[in-house]
This record gives sequence, C-alpha cells and structure tokens, in this order.
Amino acid sequence: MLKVKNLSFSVSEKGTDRNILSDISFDVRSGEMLVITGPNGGGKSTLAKVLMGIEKADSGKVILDGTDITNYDIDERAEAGIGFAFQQPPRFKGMTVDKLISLAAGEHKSEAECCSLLSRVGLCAQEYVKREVDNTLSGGEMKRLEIATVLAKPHKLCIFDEPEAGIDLWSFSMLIQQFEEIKKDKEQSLILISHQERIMQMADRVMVIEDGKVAGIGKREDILPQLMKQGPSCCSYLKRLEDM
Ligand SMILES: Nc1ncnc2c1ncn2[C@@H]1O[C@H](COP(=O)(O)OP(=O)(O)OP(=O)(O)O)[C@@H](O)[C@H]1O
Repeated sequence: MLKVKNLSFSVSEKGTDRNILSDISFDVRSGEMLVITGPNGGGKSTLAKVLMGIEKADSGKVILDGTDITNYDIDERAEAGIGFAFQQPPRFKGMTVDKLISLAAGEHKSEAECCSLLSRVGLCAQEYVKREVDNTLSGGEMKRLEIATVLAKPHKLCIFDEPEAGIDLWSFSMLIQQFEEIKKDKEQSLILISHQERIMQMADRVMVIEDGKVAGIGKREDILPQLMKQGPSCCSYLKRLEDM
C-alpha cells in the first residue's frame, strides 16, 4: 500500500550539503505493522517527516495505494489517508482538547466521544476535555493526546514517532493495546518508530535505519537475531534495548 523508492534528503550546513537520508527504499503492506528502529540520529524521524510531507525529499518517490504522492504537501497527504503523531507534539495555545480532537477527526466529536478517545490513551477524560493544549499539559499528557488525535479517525497509514517516549508504564500498556487492536483489524497499516523491544516484538517486519540508510529490513524473527550478529554498533544498540 505504501511504496518508498530511492528517497534522499539533505540539509545545508555552513554552505555544504549533508545527507540525512540516502537512497531509502521499502514498502509497507496493507494491514502491516512495520517498526523502524536504529541508533539515535540515524534518520528515523526525518524519514517520518518526509513521508508526512513536513520535509521535502531531494529525490525519490512515495506511492500510496498506487497514487504518486511525492509532490503532495502535508494537508494533501493527510487527505490521502496518512495520520502522523510527532515525536515531540506541538502545542496550540487557545485550542481546547475537544476542539483539537474534532479537527483531527474532520468532524464534530461530542464530549462523550472525546472522553472515550482520551480514555483509550489513559487520560482521565473529564479532567482533560476542556483543557487548553498549551504548556500547562505535561510532556506525557501531550504525547497521549497526540496519539488520541491520530486514533480519532481511520487512516490508510498511521505513523507514530516514538509513541513510548515519556509515557508511564500504565499508559504504555494501554497504548500497546491500541496498536494490537489496529493490527488485529488489518484495516490500517502502521509505521511505528521505536526503541522499545515490546513494540518491536509486535511488528510484522522491522526496518533498521542507520546513518540515513536502510541497514536491514525483514521479518521481526529474522531481523532481531540478525541485528545481534552484526558489527559492534548493532550489538551495543541491541544490548541497550535488552536493558530497557
Ligand atoms: N533540519 C535539519 N538540519 C540539520 N540537521 C538535521 C535536520 N534534521 C535532522 N538533522 C540531523 O539528521 C540526523 C537524523 O536526525 P533524526 O531526528 O531523523 O534521527 P533519529 O533516528 O530520529 O534519532 P532519535 O533516535 O534520536 O530520535 C541527526 O544527526 C540530526 O541532527
């Protein structure tokens, strides 16, 4: 359903170009959960931003369900069916939680519907539904609200960038449950960027991004042991995962 072909992205630093993503190709199948992992600074979040149209690739193609969306902007990609939850969600002063959820859903959501969504991500709904989405919300609250906005309507493809970051153990279990339900329904495809072994263990396939390149992609049961066998950087990376 998603085909990514030879995607490259660079930034200009002090007059010279620096490659952040180099020739990335992969696909995501219908109803599949692909987990993207790899060392810090490898390019995972940048890849997610390029897929969502927040950053523009220098070259390459993105095809969604047979439609070339390479030149689509962020709104057009959302319209085409891609949902995205940022690693660090933006705050919107003056916007209330229920308004934000209705905006994300593309239709008015009643207070009861907002409460039900918030409960799915472990937020005590009554306390939050009329709160402002400003810096009075904690990092973990913002993160869960952001995830609720993606869950607010069905997408063809949902991209979650480190959904586990800053989330407490209890809410994390609820999130895992949400991902399991999406996976079971097979209606939506999922890309999860994660360092969490529990999330990787749910994946149909795992892709490792290192130094802006695809260092490996395959079935979870093939890729995780393979990561261990590879060079010292991969070994130490996996060791850190085991320690989490
Ligand atoms: N706009 C930019 N300008 C300069 N450098 C950038 C820009 N965007 C990303 N980078 C650099 O590109 C590299 C990849 O960053 P990215 O956030 O994609 O990594 P990541 O794999 O998601 O890391 P983490 O696991 O720490 O979240 C980093 O070295 C980052 O500093």
